[in-house]
Amino acid sequence: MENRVFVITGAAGSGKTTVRNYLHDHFNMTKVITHTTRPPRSNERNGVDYYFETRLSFAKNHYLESVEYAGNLYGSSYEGLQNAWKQTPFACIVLDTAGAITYQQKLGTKAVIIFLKVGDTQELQERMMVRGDDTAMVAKRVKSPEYHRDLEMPAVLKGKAFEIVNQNLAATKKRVDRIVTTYLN
Ligand SMILES: Nc1ncnc2c1ncn2[C@@H]1O[C@H](COP(=O)(O)OP(=O)(O)OP(=O)(O)O)[C@@H](O)[C@H]1O
Ligand SMILES: Nc1nc2c(ncn2[C@@H]2O[C@H](COP(=O)(O)O)[C@@H](O)[C@H]2O)c(=O)[nH]1
Repeated sequence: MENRVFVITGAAGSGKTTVRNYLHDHFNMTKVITHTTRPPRSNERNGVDYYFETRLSFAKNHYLESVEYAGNLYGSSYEGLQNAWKQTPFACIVLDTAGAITYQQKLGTKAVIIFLKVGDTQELQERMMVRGDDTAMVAKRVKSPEYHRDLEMPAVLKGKAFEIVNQNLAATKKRVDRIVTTYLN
């Protein structure tokens, strides 16, 4: 089976991590853990959800791509992807849309991009609050240009990425199943 990385992208709170975890649990895909200078949320653990970095330690890694999102740095390393592919031919990663574009441009058909859309921005904010995010962090995030940019699929990904409206999670999982199945064998 050819190596692929399933890139889950979309707005904050759209369900990217939920779908990434489904890919891991249901299709045994290895998760590529990325690096960030954002402080951990109460339920997040270093090395499991992210590698949590200082600005100084962040700068020491070699990135396939890195971005600034709502005031924090995020980056995914070549080593992380190569190590994931050593474990399983299919890997999965959560990226903002800028990162998804870079993966598409650098990896071509090895990157399978899935853009998650939630039309109702009020619902996105409610999902972040239900998840237990800090109110001030949510307010800062929804004011950021990155949050607004990621509400719609970027023009350069149109025709190259799958779009799923993640309203009903069961329906989303069925769409994901159909997409992944086309890459088996
Ligand atoms: N279809 C859905 N319907 C209702 N709630 C959902 C749905 N999908 C995910 N959620 C919930 O919404 C919250 C946000 O989901 P998740 O953390 O996966 O989003 P995300 O896109 O990874 O967010 P971020 O980019 O901010 O980390 C979680 O509490 C998750 O359980
Ligand atoms: N381009 C990249 N985007 C990344 C990376 N790791 C995470 N992300 C995306 O950043 C935002 C914010 O994440 P959050 O966990 O603070 O909510 C979100 O869109 C993530 O998908 C990365 O290495 N590169």
